[in-house]
Amino acid sequence: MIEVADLVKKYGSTTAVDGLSFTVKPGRVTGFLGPNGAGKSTTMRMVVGLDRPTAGRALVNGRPFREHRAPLGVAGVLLEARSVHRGRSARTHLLGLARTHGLPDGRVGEVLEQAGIASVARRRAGAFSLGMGQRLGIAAALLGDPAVVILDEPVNGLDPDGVLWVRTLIRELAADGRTVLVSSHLMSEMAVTADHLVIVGGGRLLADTTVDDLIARVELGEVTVRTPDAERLGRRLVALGARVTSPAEGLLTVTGVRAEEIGATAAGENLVLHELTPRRASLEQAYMELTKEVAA
Ligand SMILES: Nc1ncnc2c1ncn2[C@@H]1O[C@H](COP(=O)(O)OP(=O)(O)OP(=O)(O)O)[C@@H](O)[C@H]1O
Repeated sequence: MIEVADLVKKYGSTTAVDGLSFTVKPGRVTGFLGPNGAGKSTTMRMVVGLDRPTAGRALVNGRPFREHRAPLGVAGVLLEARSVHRGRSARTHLLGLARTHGLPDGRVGEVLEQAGIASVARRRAGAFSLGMGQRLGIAAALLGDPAVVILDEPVNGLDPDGVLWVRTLIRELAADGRTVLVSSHLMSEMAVTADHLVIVGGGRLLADTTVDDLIARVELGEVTVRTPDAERLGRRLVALGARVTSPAEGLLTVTGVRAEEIGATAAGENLVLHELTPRRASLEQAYMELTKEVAA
């Protein structure tokens, strides 16, 4: 469990994080979403004790991350800036980490396998592609078999295979009952991986919600209607103040009246409907609406 309460971070006159509170629960994937500069990385750095909050607090499993005696076993962390000694092999890098944290050497082979980089484990990490480096970073995060996993933009630089691998891994970690916080500026990515969303903009909380609720709460206000009586129904709806277009024969796209009113109008006129579908927003559209509302 991660608890962030009234967290503030100022860099001089810049307020990177502005009174943020949210909780990340175990057993599900929480997506930490926001445009560039929203304060995601700064928040994650404070959660893992790499940055000191100006005010407020961040707790990992009940206490500040730095106060845990075996931090790698508590939380595994992948932050954007990687700190790998470029001349070392992936294996040596992980062995070094394991030994300084009192973890058995055997974990290294396991996480190399899990991250799909066992075959290149003896190559210099400095020669790794961005995607390989991401996999190595994730391997390091998993080394202590942590209950909490924090990944900052983990699909960054990965090829399609890698993206799929990260998605599957993230879902498995949550299914195992771990607390999983994953940041991204890609709404499309969060739509397929996250169960819960914490959305930030300008350092503030914009939404703390499920993916489904976020989509459901934004109405596009557009209804698709299929009917053999398109012309008559269209005229009736226009008379009610709706805007109606007909993209194909027997098909209407209606805005300005709700699906319920369209159904009632059709029933009142004895018109047959084959389809009456309010269009749901995509996560991306919902997100745009959300940030627009806040900016206004
Ligand atoms: N060390 C720093 N010194 C000064 N300003 C900083 C520092 N780190 C971050 N900032 C500023 O704080 C704000 C939030 O940045 P942060 O990197 O946390 O955002 P982000 O949501 O992670 O964005 P991105 O996806 O671009 O990494 C930005 O305006 C950034 O310029």
